[in-house]
Amino acid sequence: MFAKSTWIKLPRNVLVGHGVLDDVGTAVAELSLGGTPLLVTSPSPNELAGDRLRAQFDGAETVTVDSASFGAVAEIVEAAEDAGATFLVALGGGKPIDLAKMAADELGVGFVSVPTAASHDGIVSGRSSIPEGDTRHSVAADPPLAVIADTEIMANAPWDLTTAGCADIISNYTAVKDWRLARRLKNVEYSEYAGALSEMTAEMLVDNADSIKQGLEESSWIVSKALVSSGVAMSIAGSSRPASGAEHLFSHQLDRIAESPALHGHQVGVGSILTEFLHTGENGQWRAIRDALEAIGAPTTATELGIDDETVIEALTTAHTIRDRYTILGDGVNEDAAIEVASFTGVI
Ligand SMILES: NC(=O)C1=CN([C@@H]2O[C@H](COP(=O)(O)OP(=O)(O)OC[C@H]3O[C@@H](n4cnc5c(N)ncnc54)[C@H](OP(=O)(O)O)[C@@H]3O)[C@@H](O)[C@H]2O)C=CC1
Ligand SMILES: O=C(CO)COP(=O)(O)O
Ligand SMILES: [Zn+2]
Repeated sequence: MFAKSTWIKLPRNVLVGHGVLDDVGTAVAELSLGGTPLLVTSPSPNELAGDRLRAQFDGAETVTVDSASFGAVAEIVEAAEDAGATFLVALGGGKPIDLAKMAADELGVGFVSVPTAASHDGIVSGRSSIPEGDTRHSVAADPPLAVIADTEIMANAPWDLTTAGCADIISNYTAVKDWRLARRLKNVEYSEYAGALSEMTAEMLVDNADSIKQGLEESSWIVSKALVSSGVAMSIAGSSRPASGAEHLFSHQLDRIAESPALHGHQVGVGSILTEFLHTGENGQWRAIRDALEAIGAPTTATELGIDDETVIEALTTAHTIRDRYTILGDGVNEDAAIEVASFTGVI
């Protein structure tokens, strides 16, 4: 008997465009959530756009978070309970969005994502990533009920955040390769649809690389659409597999061991150069990945990440240990092999 079933949770309203920050109230009213939200933001986004958001939600209270931690999640949960909030609206980069996502999950209420930076696909996904001590918890939560991405605001965010978002999308190429490998070797469940959507998203971004330029609002439009599409691929898969493979393990490990980690997207981009080399060898596609990253101005070397060579090698040789996710790293890359791949690709 065929007894397979699947449950795909997706955002219901997605608005991307110039000035759509002023449409958050309308988009939320359309969801018939009722009651008043708690607004969750961080200092710069609050300064930039907090008042415009508050003007659309009479009587809504605001929590401003400084850093991502489980303590901050608890603070949001408490504030929402005290205020009797019926849903959360997160305004900002990945930090307030992830915290609100996790708090909404704990409260059993919905949340709305209003990203002010196109820094990674967590701004639209159903995954939350919270650092704790020297480790990082990547947990499943519901995706946002709505995503309202104002390209005017995003275009004025620090440019590095946009190139990081692009690199996070480019890394989908190697993530899907790892997923297929895990299907072949470990019989991991694989979705053709999610894999194809994830690859197509990366393809479209690379094809539009010429239009991704600082000061060009169209860049935020292209990147936001790609981030939404990548988030949808993860929702279809019911896991982050379509957008997170060995290059993400490498980045998560850098977050743990580097003195001063770089942006998530920048680290996974460099990780993708390395893991593409591991997948397809010296004449494989790693140059295409590197060139795509270079074209949008994302880092392609350890120096550009601001991380020393030894730390890159340590991250590459230990990344396989941090999560039960089979990838091209297998049971570990030894130090000589890691130095070879990182040197050949010019990462170190
Ligand atoms: N769920 C997932 O799949 C993933 C989640 N993450 C999580 O996301 C976070 C990192 O995301 P990121 O977006 O870089 O983090 P932040 O939200 O910290 O944003 C990065 C910086 O940009 C500032 N900022 C945001 N928007 C604007 C703007 N429009 N103009 C000026 N400054 C702005 C922030 O200000 P301020 O300092 O005032 O906040 C912050 O200093 C981490 O907490 C990480 O754990 C990372 C990857 C994947
Ligand atoms: O960053 C992500 C996808 O781009 C999420 O991946 P993780 O599940 O590895 O946190
Ligand atoms: Zn990512």
